[in-house]
Amino acid sequence: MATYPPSTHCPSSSAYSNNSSLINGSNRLPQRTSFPSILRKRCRSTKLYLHQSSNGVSLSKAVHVQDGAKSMKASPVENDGPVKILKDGILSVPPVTPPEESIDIASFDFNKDKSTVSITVVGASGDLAKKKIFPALFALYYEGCLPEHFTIFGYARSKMTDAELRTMVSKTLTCRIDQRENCGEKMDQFLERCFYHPGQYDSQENFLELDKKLKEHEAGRVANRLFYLSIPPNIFIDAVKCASCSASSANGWTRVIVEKPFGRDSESSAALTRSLKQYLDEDQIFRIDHYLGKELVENLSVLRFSNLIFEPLWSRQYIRNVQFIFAEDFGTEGRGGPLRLDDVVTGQYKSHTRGGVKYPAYVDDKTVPSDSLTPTFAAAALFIDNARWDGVPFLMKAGKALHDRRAEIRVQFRHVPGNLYNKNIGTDLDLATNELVIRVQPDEAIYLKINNKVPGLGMRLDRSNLNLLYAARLLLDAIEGERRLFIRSDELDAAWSLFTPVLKELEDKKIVPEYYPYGSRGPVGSHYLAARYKVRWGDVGSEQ
Ligand SMILES: NC(=O)C1=CN([C@@H]2O[C@H](COP(=O)(O)OP(=O)(O)OC[C@H]3O[C@@H](n4cnc5c(N)ncnc54)[C@H](OP(=O)(O)O)[C@@H]3O)[C@@H](O)[C@H]2O)C=CC1
Ligand SMILES: O=C1O[C@H](COP(=O)(O)O)[C@@H](O)[C@H](O)[C@H]1O
Repeated sequence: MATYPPSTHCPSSSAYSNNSSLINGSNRLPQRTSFPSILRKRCRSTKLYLHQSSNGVSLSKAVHVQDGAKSMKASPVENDGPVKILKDGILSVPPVTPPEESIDIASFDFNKDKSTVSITVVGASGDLAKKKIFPALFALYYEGCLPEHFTIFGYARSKMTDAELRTMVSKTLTCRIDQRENCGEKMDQFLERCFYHPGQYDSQENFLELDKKLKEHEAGRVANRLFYLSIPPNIFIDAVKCASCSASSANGWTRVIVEKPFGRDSESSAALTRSLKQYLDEDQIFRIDHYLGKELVENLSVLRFSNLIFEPLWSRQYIRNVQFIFAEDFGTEGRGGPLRLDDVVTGQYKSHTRGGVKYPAYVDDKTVPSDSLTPTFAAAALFIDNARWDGVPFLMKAGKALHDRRAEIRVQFRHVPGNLYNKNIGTDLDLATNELVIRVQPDEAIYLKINNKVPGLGMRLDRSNLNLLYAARLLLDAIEGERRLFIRSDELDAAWSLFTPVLKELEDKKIVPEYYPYGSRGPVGSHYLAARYKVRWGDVGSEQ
C-alpha cells in the first residue's frame, strides 16, 4: 500500500503520531468506494448477493451486513420483497435491479467482512447526541444497515464510564418505527457496542488514547472511521485537528460529519472551511443539515422531475410565487440572510401571557445576553434572475416561538383569467388560487389545492414510516460515502454570499428586530413584506 507524507499541519512530535505515521496523509488516502448501488440495500437483510458479472464470471458472493441479524432465506436482490429500502418513500418507484453490466466490480470491496467502521460521537454528552445521533445509530443497527463489525465511541470532557454512557443512551432509544420484534434484545446488543472515552477536544494525547482503544476494537481489520462533531462550532477545528492527527484511520477512510452552523457570514464560513481543509480533504467533510435528510425534501426533485403534469406549469407563466415556511412553536430553550435590506424583516420574540401561563422572551433565556438584538424570526423575498423565474417572488420565513410548528413549501399559481366563478369568490382572487403544498412536517403531505365544488380536495400520500430515519439516513450516507444530501463548500459559499451583505448591514446599523409575542404569527412586518409583492402567506388563512 502506498504511504503518504504526514501533514505539515499536525504536530511533528512522535508522541502525537499514531502508529501508522500516515496521520493526515491517511485522510488523503483514496476513498474506498462503498457498495456498488446494486448492493446498497437499505437494509434489514442478512445477505446480499452479487450474481453474474458482465464478463460471465460468477460473483455469487454473499456479503454479511450485520452480526446477529436473524437469518433469512437468501434471495436475489430484485426479489427481496420484505426488505425496506429506506430511501424508497412516497412518490418513488419500486427498486429496480440495475442491469448486471452496471455492477462496478472494481469498486466492490471484497474485504468487506474484514473491515470495520468505528463511529466516534464527539460531544456525546450533549443534547444533539442524545436526541438524534444515538437514536439514529440504533435505528441503523436495528435495520441491519451497519456493517457486521462496528464500534461506537462517545467522546466528551464529562467523566463517564462505558456503563454510564450506555445508561444515558438507553434512555433515548425507542423502537420508533412501529412495534418491532426483539427490540429490547436489539437495544442490548447495540449498547454492548457502545463505549466511552473522556477527553478534551484539543488534546492530542486524549485522541491518541482514543485511537488506541479504537484499534483494540478494530482488531487488525481495515478500519474506517467516522467522527461526528456534535459540539459547539468554536471547538470544531481543535477537535478536527486532534482527530485527524492522532486518531485517523491508518488503512481505511476517515470522515468527519460537521453540524451546522457553518460560520455566521461568508468570511467566517470560508475561514472555517480553510481550517477544516488543513486537516481534511473536501471529500472527507460531510456538512450536515438534518433537514436535507427528511423524506419529503428528498422527494422534491422526484416530484418536480417525475410528474409530467408539473412540467408545463413550472415557470413564471403559471407560478405566481413560491413560499418557504419554517415555523417552530418553541423558543431557544437554552440553545443560546445579494439581498436588499428592504426585502428582509427580522423579529425577536418577547414574553407573553396566555391562559395564565407566562411565556418567556428570547432575552429571558439564561444563555442569551439581556440586550441581544439577535433575530429569532426572519422573512425575506428573493428573486431568481433568469428567464424562467423572472419577477416571481420566492418568499421565505423562519422563526421560533410562533403559533405553530410547520415546515412547508407552497407554490402558488396565478389566478385563472376571466374566472367564470368570480361571483362565488368575490374580489378575493387569492381564495381561488391553486396551490401546491409540500409539507415537510409535522404531517408529511403533498397536496394540491384545486377549485372544486367541494374545496380542499387533496392528494395525501402514504405517510407510514417516513418520519423516523432522516438522521439515520444521513449517517448511513456518510458511512457509504454518499454525498448528495450533504452541503459542499461551494454550495455553502453561494448560500452565504446571498445573505452576508444584508446580515452585515443589519449588524452595522444595529437594526432592532421587530418584537412579536411568544406564540404569535410573527412580526407584522412580514405581512407587509409579502403584501409588497402582492402575496399572502399561505399559512395564515383559515383553510390551509
Ligand atoms: N441540539 C440540536 O437540536 C441541534 C444542534 N446543532 C448543532 O450541533 C452541535 C451540538 O449541539 P448540542 O448537542 O445541542 O450542543 P451542546 O451545547 O449540548 O454541546 C455538546 C457537548 O459539547 C460540550 N461543550 C459544550 N459547550 C462547550 C464549550 N464551550 N467548550 C467545550 N465543550 C463544550 C459539552 O460536552 P462536555 O462538557 O462533556 O465536553 C456538551 O455536552 C452544535 O454545533 C449545534 O449548533 C445543529 C442542529 C440542531
Ligand atoms: O436545524 C435545526 O433544527 C431544529 C429543529 O429540528 P426538527 O427536526 O426537530 O424540526 C431547530 O430547533 C434548530 O434551531 C435548528 O438549528
